[in-house]
Order: sequence, then structure tokens, then C-alpha cells
Amino acid sequence: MSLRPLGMEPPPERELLCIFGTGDLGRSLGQRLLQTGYRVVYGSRRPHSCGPLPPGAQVMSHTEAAQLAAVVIVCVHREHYDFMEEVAPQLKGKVLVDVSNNSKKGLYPESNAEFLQSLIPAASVVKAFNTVSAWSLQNGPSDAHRQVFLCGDKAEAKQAVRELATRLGLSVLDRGSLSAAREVEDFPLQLFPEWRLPLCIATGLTAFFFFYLLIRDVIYAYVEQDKDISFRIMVSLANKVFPIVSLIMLSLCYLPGVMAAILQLYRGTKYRRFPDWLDHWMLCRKQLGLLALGFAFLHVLYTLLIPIRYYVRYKVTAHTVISKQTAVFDTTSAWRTDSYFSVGILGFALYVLLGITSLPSVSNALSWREFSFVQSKLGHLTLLLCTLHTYLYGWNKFLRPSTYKWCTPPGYMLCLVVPSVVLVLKLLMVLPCVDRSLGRIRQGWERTGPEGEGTKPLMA
Ligand SMILES: NC(=O)C1=CN([C@@H]2O[C@H](COP(=O)(O)OP(=O)(O)OC[C@H]3O[C@@H](n4cnc5c(N)ncnc54)[C@H](OP(=O)(O)O)[C@@H]3O)[C@@H](O)[C@H]2O)C=CC1
Ligand SMILES: [Fe+3]
Repeated sequence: MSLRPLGMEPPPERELLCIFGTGDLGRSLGQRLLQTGYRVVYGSRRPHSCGPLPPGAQVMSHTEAAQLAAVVIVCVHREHYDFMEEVAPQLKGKVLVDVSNNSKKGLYPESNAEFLQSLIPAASVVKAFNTVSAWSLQNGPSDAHRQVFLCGDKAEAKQAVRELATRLGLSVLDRGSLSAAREVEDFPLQLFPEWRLPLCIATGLTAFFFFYLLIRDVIYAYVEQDKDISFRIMVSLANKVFPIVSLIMLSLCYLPGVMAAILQLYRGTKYRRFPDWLDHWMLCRKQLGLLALGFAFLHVLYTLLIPIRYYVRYKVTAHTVISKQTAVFDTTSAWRTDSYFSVGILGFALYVLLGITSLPSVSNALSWREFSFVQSKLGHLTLLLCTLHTYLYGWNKFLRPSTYKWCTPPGYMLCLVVPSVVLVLKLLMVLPCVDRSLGRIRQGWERTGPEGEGTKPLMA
């Protein structure tokens, strides 16, 4: 009995397809095609010794197999395409599907598909299936592997491949002519594309603040006080850099939202596209937030470590030995430090909650309203708590001239700039008059300019 995917119509008259190459992809694709109701014939260099093939498939030489089908799927690496020239007479007028990928970018002057087309000019080459994998064809594709990018110069050939992909349960995205094949062939080489910008930001901020604090703390002490406190790099410095980067990145998650709102208010409509950079920024907010959460985790772990540090234990012992009489208890300090810790812990708890709700399995279980409540309302509350935590950390240190070593502000002060700006702007956004305008714009209302020269409402 065939295991045809649910809801898929079988191909008319059990169409015969030809696959060149009996390797990993050839076999997996053949098996899926057979399950979907196609007949499959393989073209192989060694039809009698090519190893196990999906039951029901035939195997013969390339020349014989090519004659039988109108569509030939070439599951062979580009390096071996030269054998195709021998089969050229049998491939005349056929649809050739190029599934190949490269192991590196820019390996060849032209795309594999265009190269194949130049070898067999009498056939119609279509680029497809290079983003699926042999593994996902056998185990059921995940969302990332369900998309097939299609390009080719002949409309009928493309249509034939589109139908084929659709019957296999894959979703097809048309990328245009065969000249787009180069771009399509590079897709599988991309490594975590949506993480690239957040990772660059995280690395840049970490490097900047590490060197900034290294100069202010370690090098300053060495030059001005002749003290070697370089050991502080490992924990003290790290535990300043991590929360700083975390807070800035968290605020960068919420900055584009506020900017988008300002842009909508300024334009008086929601029907105009945001600039590309803003779109791109908004799309990587989840990754920015998850990285920020990672840095916050590091900050928590490093903070828990403080009491068992040699340096801290030494200080405590020395202090207890020297001060015979107990120090005066300062209620303000007690309030400040307790609030600082408490706000930090609450902020972190919400931070973790935000991280959990961004997991697809959790966010899929939420309604849109629930999701936006958590990510927007609780998100801004998290930012508020974490910013407050940093203000409490600084407290009145900004009044002391000794804080500004070599006339530079301390790291925590620098890192408060973006979150404070975001929070103030957000506060302005929730003022009743602004909130009302924004609400109307988001429901489709458009501002008409002075003397009727403004935009007209768009038909939805
Ligand atoms: N594996 C995957 O998940 C994916 C692979 N692809 C692409 O599919 C193509 C095939 O990949 P894959 O199946 O993994 O590779 P394999 O190495 O597993 O198989 C390649 C097949 O090509 C044939 N072949 C090898 N050398 C020659 C030659 N000199 N002349 C003619 N035919 C030859 C062989 O079949 P025979 O012995 O029968 O002639 C061989 O089994 C590649 O271009 C790859 O980039 C694309 C997406 C995913
Ligand atoms: Fe902290």
C-alpha cells in the first residue's frame, strides 16, 4: 500500500519521472515520488550494481532512462555534469531539474543550473529542490525544508516542476528566471541568517565595553595608582560587561517598535512601508531578546559566584579583623541594596518568561492578543525593571568626581542611555492623546493633510 501524504492528488496516469543518480537525494526523492503515485526510472552509470533502490523503481542507463520521461531530475553533483553531454540527444525538449548545491560560495563563475543549460541548450533547465534535504524527504519536512525555490526561463517547464513539488506537499516560491539560480544555490549555505545581525551587535557591544572597562578599571589603577588589579578581568569586569550588553540589547528589542509608532504618527497612516533597515531590525527582535537573556543569565551566575571569590573572602576577613567596633547601620543603604536586588530578580524572572513565550511551541499555544500582551506589555515592564535595577546600582555615584576616571563616564551610565530613551518615548506613546491617534491609525484611519491635499483612505 502506498503511503501517499494526506490530501495529495495522485499524478494523472501515474506519470513516469526520470532521476539521474542513485545517491542519497536521488533515492529519497524517488521514494517520495513513488509514495505520491508517480512511477520512477533511474538513470545510473552502473544500473546493475547501484545498491538498494526504493521498491517499484526501475533502473537503467542514462540514455535509456532519459528517453522514457519528459522530466529528468539530475541528482548528481555539478562536478560530474560532463557525462550529460553524451545524453544530450535524448534530452532534447525535456525538462531538466537541477537540484544541486555548492559547498562554498563563488566556487564557479556561473550557477550550476546555468552551466547545465549551457551543456544541454535543447532542454529547459529548471532550478528546484536544492533547499530540501534527503533526510527531510524521508522523515517529513520541517517548515524550513518545506519551501522550494523555483527558477527557470521556460514557463511550461516551470509549471511542470511546480505541480510536481506541490504534489510532494512542498510549498513553492517562484524566484524568476534562471539567472536567479545563483542566489537560490547560495540559500542552503546560509548559517543562521536571522541570527547574524544580533550576533554582530552582541559581539561589537561586548568588545567595546570590555576594552572600555579594561581601560577605566585595570589600566587606570595601574597607571594612576600603581596597583595591579588585572585579576579582576575574569569576574568583576565580565560581570560588568554582561549586564551592560544585556540591557542595551533588551532595549534594542523595543526601540524599533517605538520608532515604527513614531513613523506611523508622523506619516499619519499605517499603509506605507517601513524602511528596509527598520523591517530587518524588527524581524530579528526575537534573536536580539534571546541573546540579551543569555547575557542576563551570565550576569546572574557571575553574581551568585561573588561570595565564594577569594578576593571577596579576603576582603571580608581583613575587614572583620581590623574593625573592632561594628560599623554604623545605614538604613538608606539597606533600602537601596535590597531594592536593587529585588528589582533585578523580578526583572530577570520576567526576562525568562519573555524568553519562554518566544519559543514556537509556547507562542503557538497563545492567541495573538496573549502573545502581544506578554511581548509588549510585560516586555516593557521587564525593560523598566532592569533599567531601574541599573539606576539603583548607580544611585548617587554620579555625584562623586572620582566616578569619572580620566573624564569618562562609568559603563553602567553609558548603558542607561538607550533604555532610558526607549522608556521615555514609550511613556509618551501611552499618553491618552497619542495613544488614541496611534490606535486609530492602526485600525486603518488616515490623516488627510491641510487643505485636503493629504492621502485618501485606501481600499482594503
Ligand atoms: N543529499 C541531500 O540532502 C541534497 C543533495 N542535493 C544535491 O543533489 C545532488 C546529489 O546529491 P547526493 O545525492 O547527496 O550525492 P551522492 O554522492 O549521494 O550521489 C550522487 C550520485 O551521482 C552519481 N554520480 C557520481 N559520480 C558520477 C559521475 N562521475 N558521473 C555520473 N554520475 C555520477 C552517482 O549515481 P550512480 O552511481 O547511480 O550513477 C551517485 O550516487 C548534489 O548536486 C547535491 O548538491 C540537494 C539538496 C539536498
Ligand atoms: Fe545586576
